Amino acid sequence: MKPWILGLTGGIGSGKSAAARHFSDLGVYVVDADQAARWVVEPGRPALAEIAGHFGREILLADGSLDRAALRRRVFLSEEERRWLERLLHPLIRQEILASLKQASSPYAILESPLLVETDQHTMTQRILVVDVPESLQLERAMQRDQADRKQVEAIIKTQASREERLRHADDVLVNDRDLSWLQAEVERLHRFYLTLRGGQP
Ligand SMILES: CC(C)(COP(=O)(O)OP(=O)(O)OC[C@H]1O[C@@H](n2cnc3c(N)ncnc32)[C@H](O)[C@@H]1O)[C@@H](O)C(=O)NCCC(=O)NCCS
Ligand SMILES: Nc1ncnc2c1ncn2[C@@H]1O[C@H](COP(=O)(O)OP(=O)(O)OP(=O)(O)O)[C@@H](O)[C@H]1O
Repeated sequence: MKPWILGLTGGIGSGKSAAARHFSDLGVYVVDADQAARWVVEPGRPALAEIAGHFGREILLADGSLDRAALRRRVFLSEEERRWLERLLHPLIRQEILASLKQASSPYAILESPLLVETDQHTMTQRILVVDVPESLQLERAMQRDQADRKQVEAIIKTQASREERLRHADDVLVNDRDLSWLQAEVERLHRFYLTLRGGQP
């Protein structure tokens, strides 16, 4: 039987990847939208040439690959540039996700994405799990993980759906304001529940 798709979302630094890793350890097939966003700009892919044409060759590293930190600075400073990049990449990311989800053979599969409710990606899913944390923890964890400054993480949070908006789309919520062993226990609880579902419904 074709697996049903669980959308796993949350803001930057909420703990999506940590949760997804544990679902994956339990045997669930996971497609990561951030990873798909990397594939579509690999050297040789047409999108990379378009990005270099638009932002100039200084957006590439010496080996010809994308300078992600430089592009990150550019697009989170300018809404216009971010919209340009999203118009180019989101349709390509969607294609990568669809192709990758076709490989899934676990009882259900996961689409992990920071922009599930902000884009049409949620239409590829049957159920949505939101990883929810207060903004202060999001900031703290993202700054520590990326060695990024507060201003940049705040700018990224502003471009994403608000906590309330995301929660409005949630079928299930994982509150990730405790330690990693709590997160794992919650993932295991949800996994047991998800295995009882057919097509994402009880
Ligand atoms: C700007 C880029 C090059 C920065 O790369 P970098 O390696 O530093 O970050 P990475 O891709 O791992 O993203 C880290 C986090 O930033 C946030 N983020 C990324 N893109 C966006 C966006 N367009 N809008 C809001 N938040 C975003 C997400 O929370 C994401 O998990 C990259 O994020 C990118 O290409 N973004 C556009 C494509 C996109 O929208 N990706 C999101 C998944 S669909
Ligand atoms: N419960 C927790 N306790 C302590 N640290 C945590 C917890 N959950 C996640 N973290 C840490 O917080 C950081 C952010 O988590 P993670 O990378 O999973 O977030 P994310 O939602 O995938 O973010 P992004 O949207 O940027 O990809 C990581 O360094 C992770 O190890």
